Amino acid sequence: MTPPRKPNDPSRRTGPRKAGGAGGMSKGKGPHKGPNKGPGKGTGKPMGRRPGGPQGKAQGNRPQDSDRPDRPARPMDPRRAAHRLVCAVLEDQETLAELTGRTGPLARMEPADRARAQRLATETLRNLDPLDALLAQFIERIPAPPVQNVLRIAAYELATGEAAHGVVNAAVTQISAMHRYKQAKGMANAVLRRVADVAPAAWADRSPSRLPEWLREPLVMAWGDEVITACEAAHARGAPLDLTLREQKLAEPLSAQIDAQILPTGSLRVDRSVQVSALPGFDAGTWWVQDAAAALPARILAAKPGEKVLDLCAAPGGKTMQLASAGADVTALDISPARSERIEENLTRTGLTARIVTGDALDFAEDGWDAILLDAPCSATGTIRRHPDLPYAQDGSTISALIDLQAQMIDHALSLLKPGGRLVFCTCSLIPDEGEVQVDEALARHPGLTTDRAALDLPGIDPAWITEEGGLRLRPDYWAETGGMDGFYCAVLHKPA
Ligand SMILES: C[S@@+](CC[C@H](N)C(=O)[O-])C[C@H]1O[C@@H](n2cnc3c(N)ncnc32)[C@H](O)[C@@H]1O
Repeated sequence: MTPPRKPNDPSRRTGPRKAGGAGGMSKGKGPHKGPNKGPGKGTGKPMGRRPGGPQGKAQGNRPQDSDRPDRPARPMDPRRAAHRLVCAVLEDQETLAELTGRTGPLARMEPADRARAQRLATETLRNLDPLDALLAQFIERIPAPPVQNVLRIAAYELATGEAAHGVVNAAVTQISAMHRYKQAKGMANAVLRRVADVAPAAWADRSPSRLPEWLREPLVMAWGDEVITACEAAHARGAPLDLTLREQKLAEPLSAQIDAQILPTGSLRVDRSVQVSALPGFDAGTWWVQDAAAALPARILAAKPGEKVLDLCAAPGGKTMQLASAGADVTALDISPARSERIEENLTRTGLTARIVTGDALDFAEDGWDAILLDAPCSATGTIRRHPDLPYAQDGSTISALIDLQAQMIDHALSLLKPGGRLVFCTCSLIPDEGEVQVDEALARHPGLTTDRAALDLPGIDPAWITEEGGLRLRPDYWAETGGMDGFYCAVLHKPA
């Protein structure tokens, strides 16, 4: 194994990609060719927070415990819990996934309360800009972050039709209980009453939130302002529920049973709010939740019955289950013991089989695989529709190291493949450095390695999504009329025989 390279290693190619070329690129849909290799890479710029947006980590801005009166020791009411979540994302750069996990601060809440808190926090973060714009009409001076976040959550509730008296009273009570900020309760009362007068009518005309500059700037450089504006609109719309079936032949009957749409690529889409575990087929393990874009890497790998397939970075096992349901002899590896348990649970529910290995992909030494699926750790910037907290919980500072890790993982995976084997590399990222550029660079590093364009010729895959180097670029603004898709990149790489 080669030693890890430092971020910004000069041995990495940094020149702009060729203009024009195959597929979508020639139509100007591909990455705009700029010198910037992505956030944190070669730009020499610090990854700052957006001006006027979420606040930095300065201690002075942080709410004290008494300003977050809801310590985990006692169950929280949903509004207070939502406030705790929003503060933790914006002030401490924690993710909602971490905060709402099985051991997080919401663990002791009743499921319905927890779900409400999570929804309030998620939608407040999704709509931060329009909420701030709504509040700005009535606020003279932006208050301290803990107070501002109470106002944002309350404004979201008012904008979406909650009864004004309950929302305003709860917000004022919450601020009164904040030792350092209780004097702001009069202002909050006045502001929220005025918001209640104009919302939800004003809400209908809102503009989507803009991505913070640390992410927007490199994405605009890669894809252009129009595309990123369309992605922001997709992020604002959120994501429907997509299901992958254990047996594709069940698509017709199941879609009728659960009132779902069959998408061109074979996933089912449920475009209404549902309790997932109550849908027909959940207990029987007939399907699992997986975004339609996330289902494509395993589809293009096209595992055959009996093939020896390694799923690297496998948890919680969405792609493992696809590979196993194709009849492959699957080994699923993940570094996280807790997340590996999720693979086990998912396999048990769906009645599918795979060997599970917990460990670092870079230390795994078994070779001779017919095919490997590498769903490498990445910025996850393709999943902002589902995780609107992500742009605020990150600042781009880890992306450079992730890019280097992905390259190491590609090289290691290629070394484990048998001659003539195939590697599917994928990331749920919108950043070309974590997709197109990785494959470009892998092709340059490994003489004889090729991308397999024919593997992309599958039902529902638009040829315009195929990239210059022979991968597949999926974006949140695609399928806008049917509910969008996550941002993803995937490519099939063939090792020479
Ligand atoms: C994008 S998620 C994988 C999603 C999964 N493939 C699926 O379809 O359900 C990335 C995973 O990589 C794992 N991971 C991160 N670094 C790793 C490493 N060095 N070796 C193995 N797994 C790693 C994480 O624990 C995480 O579960």
